[in-house]
Amino acid sequence: MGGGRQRLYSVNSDDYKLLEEVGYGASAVVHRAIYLPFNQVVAVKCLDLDRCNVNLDDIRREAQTMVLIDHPNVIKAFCSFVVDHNLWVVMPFMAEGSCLHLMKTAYPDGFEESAIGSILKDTLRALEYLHREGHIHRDVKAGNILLDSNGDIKLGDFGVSACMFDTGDRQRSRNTFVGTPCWMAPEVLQPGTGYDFKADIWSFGITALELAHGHAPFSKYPPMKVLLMTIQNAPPGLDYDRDKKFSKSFKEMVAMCLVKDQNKRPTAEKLLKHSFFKHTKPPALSVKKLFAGLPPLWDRVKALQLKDAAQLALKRMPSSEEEALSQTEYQRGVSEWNFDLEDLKFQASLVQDEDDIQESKEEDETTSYLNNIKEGSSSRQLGVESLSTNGITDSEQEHFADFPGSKSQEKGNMIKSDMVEFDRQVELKFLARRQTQSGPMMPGAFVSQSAFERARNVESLPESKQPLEKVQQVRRAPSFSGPLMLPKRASANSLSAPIKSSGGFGDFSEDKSKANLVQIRGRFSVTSENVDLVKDIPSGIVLRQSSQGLLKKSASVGNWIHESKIAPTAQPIREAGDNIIPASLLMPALQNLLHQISIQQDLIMNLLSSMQAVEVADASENGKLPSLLRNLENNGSVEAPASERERLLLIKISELQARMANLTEELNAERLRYMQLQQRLNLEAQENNGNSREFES
Ligand SMILES: Nc1ncnc2c1ncn2[C@@H]1O[C@H](COP(=O)(O)OP(=O)(O)OP(=O)(O)O)[C@@H](O)[C@H]1O
Repeated sequence: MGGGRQRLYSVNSDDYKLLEEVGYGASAVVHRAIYLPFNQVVAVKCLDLDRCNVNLDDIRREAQTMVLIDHPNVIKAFCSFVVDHNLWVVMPFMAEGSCLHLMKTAYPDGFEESAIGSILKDTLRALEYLHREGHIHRDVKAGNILLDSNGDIKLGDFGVSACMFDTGDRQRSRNTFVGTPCWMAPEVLQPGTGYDFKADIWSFGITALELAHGHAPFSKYPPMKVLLMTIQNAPPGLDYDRDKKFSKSFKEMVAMCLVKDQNKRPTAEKLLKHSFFKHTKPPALSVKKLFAGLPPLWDRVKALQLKDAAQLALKRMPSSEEEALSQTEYQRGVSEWNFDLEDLKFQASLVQDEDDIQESKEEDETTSYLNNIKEGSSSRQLGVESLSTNGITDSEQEHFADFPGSKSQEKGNMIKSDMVEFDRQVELKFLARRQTQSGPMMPGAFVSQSAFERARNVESLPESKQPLEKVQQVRRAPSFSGPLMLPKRASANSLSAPIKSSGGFGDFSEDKSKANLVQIRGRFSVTSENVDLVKDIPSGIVLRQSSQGLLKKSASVGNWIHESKIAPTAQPIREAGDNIIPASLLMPALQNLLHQISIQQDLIMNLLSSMQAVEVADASENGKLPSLLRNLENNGSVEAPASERERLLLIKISELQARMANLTEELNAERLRYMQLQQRLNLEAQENNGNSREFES
């Protein structure tokens, strides 16, 4: 197919007969075509220049780069030329299309390891060549790894590649967000610092996971969330049960690529020497068999298009055309961050709405970071040089990942005052935007949320999103007593953050994050207002043991019981037993007692449900079943918990359940006592009345 290397191809479109569509991207459609003078099958990529955000010079340069390519594992361009508003790039036709298409058609859960090994090895060879030649590919993903019918593997799509040796404007493009969100390296998302060819190694690692699972990590999330998760989360890997089938050397190789510190990532050259690639089979043996029996590429592509269209129709999109575009783009991966700035902001705010309501704003480095991005994304292509002068360093980035499972436990206060101020302003702007609800919800070329998600998010806005000031007030509520420890969560995703416990609440999980805890000191008095407030607090809330509680506490109430308000009424209860206090004084005290007990009950219920929410969030993020909830629902028929954390949660929940049962018992006992006292008081009152009448008479 690629035998035209020495030949000259004409730049006259009439010499090409476009046949079936065999692929489509964010800005291009690829056709199988015949180059008439040679009667040769080629591929013609028709790039819609109106839909590209890059300037013509850049495109021309990319096309020239492709023409100069000379490596068996990199797609070269035979020639390129402009036809109307399109740039045509003529390339060798890769008859089996991309790995992504193949997975979508026949391997939704990914390929077997031997095929993955061959595909990755040739891709790595391509990267090694490109890096040696001074290029960063910047869009390594399964959708850009092309397969030929003999099993040949080539890395394609230079639509966004950058030249490492370029200077000036071109060099600046390396400080620009380019790539596909799920595959983008953390440093590419990090303001100010720029990146180098190691970004391709990260994308390569993500591609390995994509080939192993059938999709890239975080691919179900909207781009803004992907961005945050890439920065905050521990790097993804082959760590789940479903990955048991993969070899240790494969897992190790992937882990080497997905290191957040780009300096610690190996070069392509070094990676090629990894043991995983030592015994890979030739693609003709491991890859060719993957397409045995499949219909021709164009039929598969058509079927996929129909499937996408059917799915979209089912979802009943409000604006089907726009949605069709965005959904398809998101599912298959998009090469340029060309979405609307306002959408980006809005999506970012939604991400927080959903998951981070409990975050302590002033401690929230994520939001500051996010707002750096918001600030910088004033150009369509999110030039990082304009993002912020407050570049986030590697160590700070590692700090983001500071939650269980994270490789770094580095601590530090990274919030800078100007960022906080900016944070606030952006937040207020968002709130204003939300209130006015002006403009379309998700316009622009790139919208990743489904209509359902949108509706849900929009519906949840008024309740879920508290104004910043209110949240801050809540966090600083002076009525809390004792060290009230809120986990300083980096984000939605860190719902699994360790929960610092104190007092009678017991140790909840391993304490890895002392510096991540906010301590709020002051007196703790439960009022109905506080109960509402407690609802806002994540499951990590720990109420301090009352050291001088005047109310006699039982073990079950123990550390939960609080002081105020009860104090003046507690003494009379005891005295009432000695028939000293009149009923009129005793009644309010008893009523108060009842009220307090039911508040405590509510409190426990709130904590239970927030713990359950944590479990659900964790489960959905980890792709695991929410077994904790399942166990609870099964009324104690507990299956073996999947992790230490889950085991601890189960123990904690059973403890809470036991406490609640005790509390309920106690409440009933108090009720009984109250009624007995009431009867006694009534009797005494009657006796007193009788006595006084006798006395009077
Ligand atoms: N030479 C080729 N032979 C056969 N199919 C091809 C060829 N080049 C591209 N394709 C198919 O077309 C699809 C889109 O091509 P390409 O990735 O170049 O477009 P794009 O607009 O740059 O996409 P994106 O920007 O989303 O990566 C590929 O995923 C692949 O399936």
